[in-house]
Amino acid sequence: MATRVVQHVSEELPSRYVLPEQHRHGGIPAGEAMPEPLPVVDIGRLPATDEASKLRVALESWGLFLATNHGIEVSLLDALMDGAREFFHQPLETRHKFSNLVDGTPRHKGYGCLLSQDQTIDWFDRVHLAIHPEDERDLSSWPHFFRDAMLEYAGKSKKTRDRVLRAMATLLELEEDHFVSKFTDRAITFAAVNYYPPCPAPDRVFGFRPHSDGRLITFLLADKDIGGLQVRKDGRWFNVPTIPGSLLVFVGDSLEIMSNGAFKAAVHRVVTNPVKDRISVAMFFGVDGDTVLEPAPALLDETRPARYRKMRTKEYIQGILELYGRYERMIETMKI
Ligand SMILES: O=C(O)CCC(=O)C(=O)O
Ligand SMILES: [Fe+2]
Repeated sequence: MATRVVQHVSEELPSRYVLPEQHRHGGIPAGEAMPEPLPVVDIGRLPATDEASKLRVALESWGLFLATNHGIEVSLLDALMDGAREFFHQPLETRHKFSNLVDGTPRHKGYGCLLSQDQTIDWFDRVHLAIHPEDERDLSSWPHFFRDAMLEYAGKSKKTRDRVLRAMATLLELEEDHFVSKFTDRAITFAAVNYYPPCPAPDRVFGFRPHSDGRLITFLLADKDIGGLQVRKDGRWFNVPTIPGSLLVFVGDSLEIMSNGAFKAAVHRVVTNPVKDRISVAMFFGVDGDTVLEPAPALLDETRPARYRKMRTKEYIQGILELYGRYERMIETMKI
């Protein structure tokens, strides 16, 4: 296990990145244009009914929407992306000062990858940061290139998260605070700053292999200059658009389970390109590791049985990490 060196552009593709045949994307990484526009939700207008109905469509179909008027200044989002880019453009020696390796063993926090040497790895680098609980934050180890912007963004994005989750609970006719009340002082939020260097063979690697995020919801700030993010629907891959200054909001597995399948976790992937690097910043909002993931009891009765079994969050997340290396999804093992 090691932190990767990603400057391979003019080199032969290292074998660690080459996908086994059965996992390749058919040699055509280009996705299709969406058959209908991705829903754009004006967060400031929630819970107005017409805005909430756009949200419902998004959650039931794509598991994904674009959030505008989210209350976070665009200048802050730009500063975060600029700082992230600056970090990844540093020489390897500088980046390694923030490595996730401690005495050769990778931790869940820092710069590097999480898969072991014997697994194929995806064509991206990331810095993983614990945002919450606060006593796990370890600010001194965050790259200073984006530390202040990330901290400010983490604080402001919580308000947006709560607004969105209240509207989601209302759509399910649950108590407005049903989801928000699960964010205890031990709830887990991670951020990932992702970097995809240009790749010499985009048809033989994934930037990020197909997956759904494990926690409740993810906010993603995607590079406004370069695409590559795709979402799956009915077995087809569609290119995800961006709107400068907006956030992409993904339903994660935990929310799919808690909503008893009413909301669908978005299966997504990133494909690379040979010309330009790409940056994204993801914020994963989850519950405490000891919280049991299960469909909200108020959603169940004789005619609406539970469609997922129960599991503690920490075991669920561990399961995701194990299956990820085999290109499988943990949520499939939860379905009844
Ligand atoms: O880079 C992207 O657009 C997506 C990243 C992603 O899916 C993740 O960090 O979970
Ligand atoms: Fe993701």
